[in-house]
Amino acid sequence: MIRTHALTKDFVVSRTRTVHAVRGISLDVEPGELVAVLGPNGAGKTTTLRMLTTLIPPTSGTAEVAGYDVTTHPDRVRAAIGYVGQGGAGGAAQLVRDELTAQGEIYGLDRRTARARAFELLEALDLTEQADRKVESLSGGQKRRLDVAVGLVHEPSLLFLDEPSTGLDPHNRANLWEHILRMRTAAAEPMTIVLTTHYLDEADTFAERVLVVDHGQVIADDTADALKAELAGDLVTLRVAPQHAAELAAVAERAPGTRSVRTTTDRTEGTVEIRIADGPGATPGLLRAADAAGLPVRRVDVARPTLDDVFLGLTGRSLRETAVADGPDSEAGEDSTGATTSSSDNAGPTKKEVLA
Ligand SMILES: Nc1ncnc2c1ncn2[C@@H]1O[C@H](COP(=O)(O)OP(=O)(O)OP(=O)(O)O)[C@@H](O)[C@H]1O
Repeated sequence: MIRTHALTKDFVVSRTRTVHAVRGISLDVEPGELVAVLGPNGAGKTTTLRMLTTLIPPTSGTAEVAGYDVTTHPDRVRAAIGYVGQGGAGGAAQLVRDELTAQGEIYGLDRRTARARAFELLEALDLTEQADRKVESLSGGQKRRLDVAVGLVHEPSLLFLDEPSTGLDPHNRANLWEHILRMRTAAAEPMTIVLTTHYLDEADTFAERVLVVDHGQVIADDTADALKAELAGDLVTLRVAPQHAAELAAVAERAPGTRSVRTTTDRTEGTVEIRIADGPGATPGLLRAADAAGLPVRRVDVARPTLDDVFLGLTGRSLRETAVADGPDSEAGEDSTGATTSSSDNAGPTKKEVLA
């Protein structure tokens, strides 16, 4: 469904500065897969999606989407895909049903078919009651569901969602996901979905495959469970008296399966954090070893890893803390502005771009 080879995007920001937003991504996505692209701000997620959806041309490399090359057959690609960008649908003063019908017509449906499809989607996405309201009057969650409806109006076999649930509260996020998953399986052939997200739990729960992107490159690609097992390991935290922490850390270093040990101490307590392959299985052995060394453990916690631990294991940075300041490399050093640029294709993605 998607095949890229060494896909690259450089933005020439000024005579002396080039932002290397995407640095040679090669990947294959099979039909029916649900893939989450995860990474810090500025990692190159949106730029990758914009190349795959034909909004911007690659600097080099190739990308085939739904069987067509994005550079030589952009129209064919556009007809086959749906794209829900970060900006959301336009037409704020339009009625919801008119907006959706118009989008269907833009995709070549005749008016009657477009209207029927619009009502079908409004029903499926729980927006029938809002059909006669103006788009601008919708709540955040309703607006985002309308965005998804717009992306699905021409029954694409491949849907791109750029941060679909950013800004929604947990209830609306769950609700949006319920709808997305229902729409996915309701299609004749299971829809392929590629989404970017900042929500680690969302990628963990819903995606069948997680691509971790950093500095314009894919640094990990597997199921969330496999990534966590291979790259993070469980976290066993042992608390002891402060004077015992260093010795306990040395004991933990020698335990079978230990990947790393971190120690912190304050006046009252020492904390030894042990990354280990099988936390629940390894804990009794750790406690026995501590006891044999005369180091009484006050408290034990065992935590399963998160995708943030995976990112931490891969990069030494936490995804939660890696903010805009950690932009991509550019020839003149770090650049995180992106917004003010002399590049010719610097406009943000909008629904209209896709449909034009
Ligand atoms: N048109 C542009 N001109 C110059 N730089 C750009 C342009 N578009 C994106 N960039 C830069 O390319 C890098 C990758 O941006 P991109 O939007 O792809 O990241 P992202 O992973 O989607 O980030 P976020 O999670 O914040 O949306 C960023 O440093 C951004 O500033």
